[in-house]
Amino acid sequence: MIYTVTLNPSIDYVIQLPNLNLGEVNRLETTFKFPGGKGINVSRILSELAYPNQAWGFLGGFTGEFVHDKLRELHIESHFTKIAADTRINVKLKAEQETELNAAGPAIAADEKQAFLDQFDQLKADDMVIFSGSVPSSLPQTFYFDLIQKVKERGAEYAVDTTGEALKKTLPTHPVVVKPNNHELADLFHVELDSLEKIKTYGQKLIEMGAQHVMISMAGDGGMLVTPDHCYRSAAPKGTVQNSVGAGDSMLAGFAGTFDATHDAMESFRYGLACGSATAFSADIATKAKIEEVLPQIKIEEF
Ligand SMILES: Nc1ncnc2c1ncn2[C@@H]1O[C@H](COP(=O)(O)OP(=O)(O)OP(=O)(O)O)[C@@H](O)[C@H]1O
Ligand SMILES: O=P(O)(O)OC[C@@]1(O)O[C@H](CO)[C@@H](O)[C@@H]1O
Repeated sequence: MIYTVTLNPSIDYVIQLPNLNLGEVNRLETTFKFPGGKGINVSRILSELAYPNQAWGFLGGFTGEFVHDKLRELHIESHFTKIAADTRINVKLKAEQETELNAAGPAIAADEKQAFLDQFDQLKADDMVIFSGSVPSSLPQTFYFDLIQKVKERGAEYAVDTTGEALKKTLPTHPVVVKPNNHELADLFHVELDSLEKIKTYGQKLIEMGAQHVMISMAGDGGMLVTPDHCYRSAAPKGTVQNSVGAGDSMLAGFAGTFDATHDAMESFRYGLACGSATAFSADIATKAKIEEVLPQIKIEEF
């Protein structure tokens, strides 16, 4: 079984308007509300691809109810720890440019945190846990590290999609895959990554620091997979981009689901790329049909 962990889920409130006029009343043409948070997006793709999975994390208040109900409508199995505070609302503004306003997240009480930690005792050695997204500000930023110790005690595998120091701290624990985007990779080392060669070099540094696979997403420029022995590279397929929110989560889901089933890194990368682009070419998270449409266009080469 694959478990996705979203410590900080959200309602993604998507606003579309041709131009944003700051300091004025802007009338909105189109709005959408989606259940959001990186692990939840991963679960949505895993479910599309029929990989058994369960979504974990914290949900609370009227916003938490919304996310819970939407996941039920989407037939996504979930077991969230109920909290007293409201789950956050993240605003995704699509005007001349895409702007994201992500809230810090609700307060998590000590007993809520403990109830969540206790859930990890049920993990088995053949499980995989996918940790994705930010840590709510009321929890220690080392929280993923604490959770990883619990996963390791149970002998299960895990993937990590987070940034900065939280990501660095998890590397020596040997996550099966980490998925920074090229900007996050550059920020991690305080460098500018203006060539594929440099991206490969810094991907290899994450391998040296302990990751088993490093999948670097590069939006419209495709992606790269670095392993201890290989580096694979693919350009992105062409298509009409509708939405880049969740493309990275979709990519991680495609990789992790396939890897859990096959342990074939290159095939997992192929599915990851297809899922990422399929979401970029959809208004919401991609459907199985869209992923299958994109898959034949993915061309991977050794780099
Ligand atoms: N404009 C695009 N055209 C084609 N493919 C895309 C496009 N944007 C994203 N993708 C695919 O999806 C993958 C993940 O996208 P991206 O690099 O934007 O992830 P991210 O920064 O983690 O995004 P997010 O945090 O919004 O999920 C890319 O590596 C690429 O394969
Ligand atoms: O604030 P975080 O946890 O880093 O990211 C949260 C988020 O931006 O990530 C998803 C897209 O990847 C959205 O559904 C959600 O709003």
